[in-house]
Amino acid sequence: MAEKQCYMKTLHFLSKFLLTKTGKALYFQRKTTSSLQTSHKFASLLHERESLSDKTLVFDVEGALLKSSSIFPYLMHVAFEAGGILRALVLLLLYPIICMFGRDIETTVGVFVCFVGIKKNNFQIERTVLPKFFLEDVGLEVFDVMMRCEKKIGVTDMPRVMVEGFVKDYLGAEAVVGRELKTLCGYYVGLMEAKTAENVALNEIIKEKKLDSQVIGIGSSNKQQLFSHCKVVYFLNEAEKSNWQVLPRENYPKSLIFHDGRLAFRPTPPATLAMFIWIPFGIFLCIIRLVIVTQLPYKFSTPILNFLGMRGTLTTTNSGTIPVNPEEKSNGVLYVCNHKTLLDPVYISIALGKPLVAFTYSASRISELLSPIKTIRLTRNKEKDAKILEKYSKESEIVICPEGTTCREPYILRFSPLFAENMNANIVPIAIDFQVSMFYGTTASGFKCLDPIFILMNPVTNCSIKILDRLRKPLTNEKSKFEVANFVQKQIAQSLNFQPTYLTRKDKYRLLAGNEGII
Ligand SMILES: O=P(O)(O)OC[C@H](O)CO
Repeated sequence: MAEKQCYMKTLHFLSKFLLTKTGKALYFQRKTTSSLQTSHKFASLLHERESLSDKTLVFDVEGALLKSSSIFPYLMHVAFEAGGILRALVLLLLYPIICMFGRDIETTVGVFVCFVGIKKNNFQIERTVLPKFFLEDVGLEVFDVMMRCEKKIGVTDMPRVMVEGFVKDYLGAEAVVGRELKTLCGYYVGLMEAKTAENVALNEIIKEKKLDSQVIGIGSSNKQQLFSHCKVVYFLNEAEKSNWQVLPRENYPKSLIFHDGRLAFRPTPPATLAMFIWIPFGIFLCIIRLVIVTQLPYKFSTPILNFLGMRGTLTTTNSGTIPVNPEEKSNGVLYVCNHKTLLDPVYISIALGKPLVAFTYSASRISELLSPIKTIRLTRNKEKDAKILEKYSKESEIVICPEGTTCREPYILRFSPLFAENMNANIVPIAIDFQVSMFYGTTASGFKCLDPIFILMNPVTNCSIKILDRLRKPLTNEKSKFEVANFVQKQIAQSLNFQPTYLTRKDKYRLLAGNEGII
């Protein structure tokens, strides 16, 4: 026993010596309050084939899981999306000053600026905006190790509410330990509970879930106190993380289909500064583009818009798509496309070089007003909509987006079979993809009237249109309208390499806005 104590003392002395001399906490053994804990380099875990399937992993979210340890981009999303543009500007201006005082002050002041005065019940962006940006920053190497463990608990310097949605929903973790935010009358006051509360919370989770026998940790050395329950801790540093690969989309444990928010880029400090510098030019460009698209004939507007950054490509299939003989033409032409932004019908109209009539479900009055082509509102009442469609299909060529809502990611929502009601019509599927460079021009929970403005404020947009083969008449005659709808959805998905889904507008709005999407 005495021998063991002497050994432990020597070990403790040696560990302190190594820590002081090298400034590194990577290769030492230290005594914790309860047991011996061994510490290793994370790299050693990559080559170890030991089974982790019975282990509980405590992982440091920004210190280990994410490639970048900077929490600024996530704070900026909160400031911009939940607080507005002025709050985002305040955060950006304060950032260089608060950074000089170290990580604790950066977090405390940053969190205060982002959260003060935000209504607790309205705070949804941890589910609707942040998961996309967290996922795009996950390191593949640490993710693979994480997935080998049975249970996972995330620890973070950020407020728990910012990280919980991502870590629990997308990574399947049991819990997240982070700073709690104080509230008053249902509003965040911008202050966080003391850091010691995190350790207590972690203790409770481990006890409650009876995880204490096989706990290992992965993290950075600045969260050592949170790893005191771990038998083994694997430490890593920024240099190691910078060499990691980013988790590819196909490895996401849960598909990222829907997300909301206006910022389409990772708002690092330089990127956010660039955005604020761009905004006045963006507003000017938006007005110019709007005037051009609404006032000039397509043959003049198309090259000018292209020059002004609104780029587009058009592909048509070889066999020809558009009905040519008068008898076919009299049955009407329905262009059926997937939905990326509210500009889809406009782009299709420009690509085909003729004015189409666009059927819309929920475009705002402003969007309708600014539209260079005629728009007709659908009512979401099957009988009424079928009549409207029949009436207009006799008079003009129509473009319709049967998803009824936009989807930003490479997925296609279920197609409403409304367009297939009129089996005589000539149905031409169109596959469309649209990339923005700075702002998303769609929203589920924000102001829809700003959609056209945000799209047109982008420095560059890219639209690719593929006109696919017109549906053969026997096909539309033999199949039910549901089968035709599914067939067209799959055909479009295939040509874009997107994934068709059975998800609907309701699913999207329930997730992103907490309503059924009836607006
Ligand atoms: O993405 P949403 O739900 O705003 O739909 C916009 C469309 O233009 C509706 O037709």
